[in-house]
Amino acid sequence: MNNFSATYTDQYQLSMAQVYFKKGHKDHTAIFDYYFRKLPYQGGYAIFSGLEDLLEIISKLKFNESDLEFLKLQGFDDEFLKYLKDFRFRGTIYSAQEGDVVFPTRPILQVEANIIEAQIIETILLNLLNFQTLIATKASRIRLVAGDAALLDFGLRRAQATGGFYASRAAMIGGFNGTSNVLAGKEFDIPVSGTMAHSYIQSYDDELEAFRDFAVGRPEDCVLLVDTYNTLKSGVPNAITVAKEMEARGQKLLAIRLDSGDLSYFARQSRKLLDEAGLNYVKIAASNQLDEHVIKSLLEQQAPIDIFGVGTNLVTGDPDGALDGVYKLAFSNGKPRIKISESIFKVTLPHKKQVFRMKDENGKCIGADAIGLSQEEKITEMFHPFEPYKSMDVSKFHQEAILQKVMENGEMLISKRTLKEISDYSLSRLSELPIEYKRFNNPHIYKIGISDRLRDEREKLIKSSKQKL
Ligand SMILES: Nc1ncnc2c1ncn2[C@@H]1O[C@H](COP(=O)(O)OP(=O)(O)OP(=O)(O)O)[C@@H](O)[C@H]1O
Ligand SMILES: O=P(O)(O)OC[C@H]1O[C@H](OP(=O)(O)OP(=O)(O)O)[C@H](O)[C@@H]1O
Ligand SMILES: O=C(O)c1cccnc1
Repeated sequence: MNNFSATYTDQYQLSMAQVYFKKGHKDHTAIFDYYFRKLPYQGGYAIFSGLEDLLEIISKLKFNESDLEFLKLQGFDDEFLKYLKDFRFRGTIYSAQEGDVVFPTRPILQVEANIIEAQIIETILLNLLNFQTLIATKASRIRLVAGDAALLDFGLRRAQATGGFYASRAAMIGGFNGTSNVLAGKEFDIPVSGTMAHSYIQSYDDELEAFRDFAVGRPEDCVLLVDTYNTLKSGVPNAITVAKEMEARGQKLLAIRLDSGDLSYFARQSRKLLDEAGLNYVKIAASNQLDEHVIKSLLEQQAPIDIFGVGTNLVTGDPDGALDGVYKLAFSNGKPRIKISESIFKVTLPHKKQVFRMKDENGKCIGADAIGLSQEEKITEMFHPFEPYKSMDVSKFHQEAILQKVMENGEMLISKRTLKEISDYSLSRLSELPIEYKRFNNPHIYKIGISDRLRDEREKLIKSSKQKL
């Protein structure tokens, strides 16, 4: 799945690249920053996801013959197409670790490459990182409220087309336990599981017979959907009959699934019936338009639900359609670069940079990241990026450098981690974050500051750009 064509880009990248090529700028080194401006879900943090896919994909990115023929039809000239024939990404990338908690307006990843290569990968980088970060953040919010319950991704059918593939991966990074998505399971080594559809039961004249045949077909992980006709009068009693028949064969029914109605009420009543039948090992799964708010509410109602299947609201990142991650030029051809904007909030930060996470003596994150120039080793005072009279003495904190080299000369430097490892890392980073940043209503705003040297460099560039006008 990781063999993408380099045409997975917006045409303007190639139009600009052709100009760079013709004007002899092709060997100019550029540095771009990836960051987002607004946290999704009005939350207090995001979970960075998609890095490994991105690195694998761009390390193999190229234009094949049919791509070049298509680009010729689009008006690109022969000399440039000859250059693209040998195109490979040979740049260097610095990045936060996949699974880390990240915050708005500070670089999460930095690309340093010749300007053509850096430009051509912009679109695929934004496409992969914005989507997976959005979904991993949603999954992490669901994991935060779900406690020890198992979380299954049921979203493929409702995903924005092939987005469902990467959504399943991002869900695992955010703390899900498995997926119904067979392809994602195979490609990303995710535990695959599933139950049965209403259509299966409807296709039989008799619900009990449908359950019996299924239990024979999948005795190891049999989950019976109990709400097709009447949950408490038919579905659960029939499931109990089949569970007893399975016991007689030395097997165990894994769970029943509720998919409609008041899930708390039905879970409680079903639990009672199962327990009275001596089936306290049979778990209860629930699905139906779940999200972090419904699951939180169900658990506050003490609904005895062991497994949540979450589809639509997970894989579409509902209610936020996209993460607004951007890719902005900070340096090129030996000079720092800036983008001026009417809104001070949108003025970019020039130069190659490093991001430092402030930690107390116990290694706990204090709720602040500072951005400095890459050559700064420690920041003594961090300034509010847009309100320079606000500052904070950070000299006493341990400062963790967040951006690490993950690719050099187009080759991945980091070793592949399993999704479980990335997810465990994510959970441990989340546990370092104070609770105020994790609540759903009015979470604390994580502080992002800049060093005095970076602030001065930005001021210098703003002044000189004003003088030119
Ligand atoms: N006890 C509960 N507390 C909070 N939310 C719940 C509870 N039970 C169910 N929900 C949620 O309420 C919504 C109910 O959806 P809806 O009105 O479509 O009901 P339904 O039972 O699915 O209806 P239908 O039978 O037409 O499918 C779902 O998002 C569901 O997850
Ligand atoms: O509600 P979501 O969070 O998106 O979870 C996925 C939903 O998809 C299935 O319903 P569907 O009606 O598509 O098929 P079914 O007939 O098998 O229930 C499943 O039963 C869930 O209700
Ligand atoms: O396995 C399931 O129960 C399942 C899979 C996809 C969507 N809804 C349910």
